[in-house]
Amino acid sequence: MTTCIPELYDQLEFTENPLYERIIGEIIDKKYSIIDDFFDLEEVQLLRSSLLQKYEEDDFKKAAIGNRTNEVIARSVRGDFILWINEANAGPAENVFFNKINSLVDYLNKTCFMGILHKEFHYAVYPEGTFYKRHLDTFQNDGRRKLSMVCYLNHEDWKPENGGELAIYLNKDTGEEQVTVYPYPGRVVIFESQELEHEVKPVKTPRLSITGWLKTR
Ligand SMILES: O=C(O)CCC(=O)C(=O)O
Ligand SMILES: [Fe+2]
Repeated sequence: MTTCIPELYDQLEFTENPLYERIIGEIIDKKYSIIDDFFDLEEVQLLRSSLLQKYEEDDFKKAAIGNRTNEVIARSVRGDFILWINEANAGPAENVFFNKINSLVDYLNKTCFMGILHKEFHYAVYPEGTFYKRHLDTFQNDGRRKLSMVCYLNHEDWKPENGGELAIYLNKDTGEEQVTVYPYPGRVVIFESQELEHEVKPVKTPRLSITGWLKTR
């Protein structure tokens, strides 16, 4: 990730945002950041209702991996259903979502010169018994993906026993370390797409989220 140049703050109309600063610092230090309550409960409920409505309307598609692989292989790698979200014709819930994301993206661009020009997000539902095997998000031949973001929309009483935790693998010099991220509602995890392999462990209770990527040109 590009280094930040705080001296230039003065030259840009700029107010420092402690939360965003923490996120940037963590991504620079450890390549990932976990933010609890990035979305408040009301926002989570709004997004979850919108997701469920679209899911019931059957708009979701079985997620594919890489270039058209056959169904059976695809299902042995990932079992989620996804629906891409188009910002241009977003509904009220998705507007709330993109307002928050855009505020962070603007800040990243102003402070870190990350040059995020594109973003893509999809809703995801992992039904019971599904998972997403260990992977790197750039395996889809998209080197423009710089930061991966996952926003969890599960119910307030989500418990670790429900499964579906995200495991992020860190290659420390001393050997591999694993970070476990439970998909609590309102929590967002951001990590370097080209650097960190990760995996969604088998889900025991349907698991809801929005996943996306911040991309350079
Ligand atoms: O849902 C998650 O926690 C991660 C999803 C993921 O790795 C992906 O969609 O590429
Ligand atoms: Fe991923």
